[in-house]
Amino acid sequence: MGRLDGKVAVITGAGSGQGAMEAELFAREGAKVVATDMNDEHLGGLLERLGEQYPDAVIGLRHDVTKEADWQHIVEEAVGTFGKVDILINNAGITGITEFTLNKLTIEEWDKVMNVNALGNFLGMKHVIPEMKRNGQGSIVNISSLTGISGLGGLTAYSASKGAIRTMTKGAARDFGGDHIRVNSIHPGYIETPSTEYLTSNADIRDALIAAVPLKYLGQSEDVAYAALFLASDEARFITGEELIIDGGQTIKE
Ligand SMILES: NC(=O)C1=CN([C@@H]2O[C@H](COP(=O)(O)OP(=O)(O)OC[C@H]3O[C@@H](n4cnc5c(N)ncnc54)[C@H](O)[C@@H]3O)[C@@H](O)[C@H]2O)C=CC1
Ligand SMILES: CC(=O)C(C)=O
Repeated sequence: MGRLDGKVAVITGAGSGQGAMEAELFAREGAKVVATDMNDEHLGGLLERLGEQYPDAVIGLRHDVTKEADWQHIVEEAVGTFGKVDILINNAGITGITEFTLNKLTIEEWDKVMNVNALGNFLGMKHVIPEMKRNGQGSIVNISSLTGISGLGGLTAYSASKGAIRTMTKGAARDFGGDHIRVNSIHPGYIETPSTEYLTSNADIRDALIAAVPLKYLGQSEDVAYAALFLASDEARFITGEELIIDGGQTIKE
């Protein structure tokens, strides 16, 4: 028996990294998966990998999370194909230009990052929640970041967008608890995916990142995916508005 048997999950940014791992894990655990991404190549690769193994369980849809019309389409397709939406993993995100300190950050760059990360998460919740209400329950997992708690120099817009995700998660958890909709955030540290390749491909930086982690390895996509699986599943039925840090102990608190 799968941990997500009978559930329908929408996963954004599912063509790469953590989102792709979540799509695979959720399908393995019995969910029907609506995998979305704005990058056709990423999405095509995922569908090729999962199509054979889970032919009736996974569909892929092109989706820009910053576009409200796209969200309407995604929810319609999910309900049209699988009948409902139980789970939303708001995973799609971009880091943006990484070497800008705050005083050099342009409004254009700020808007780009805020739109994908913060607006994208907001629109996802806005469009999925009515369907979850109709369905009588739901679980939303918003992928924030360690930077959404502590901030990171050079990543002002990214940190701000991830902080917005952290707090909008808690607001939504308060608003929709009475509708049996749970909303939680995940805060990964450095995870080895295409988005961190600019850091992990440099041996010195890689060593320094690992040295800062008590568990002494760089996080992998499955480390986040298993946490998303737990929060998405009924195993976490009494958990809402929570922020789960997944960083190998990098920010252990006293
Ligand atoms: N890798 C890491 O160290 C960390 C990642 N995160 C967050 O985890 C999430 C996943 O990150 P990774 O797997 O590393 O990234 P990734 O770069 O491997 O994958 C992100 C996917 O999102 C898609 N995407 C980008 N903009 C989009 C848009 N507007 N609409 C739809 N899809 C879009 C991309 O095409 C890509 O397939 C992101 O939200 C990221 O900010 C948070 C903390 C650490
Ligand atoms: C790279 C990133 O998003 C971190 C460390 O939170």
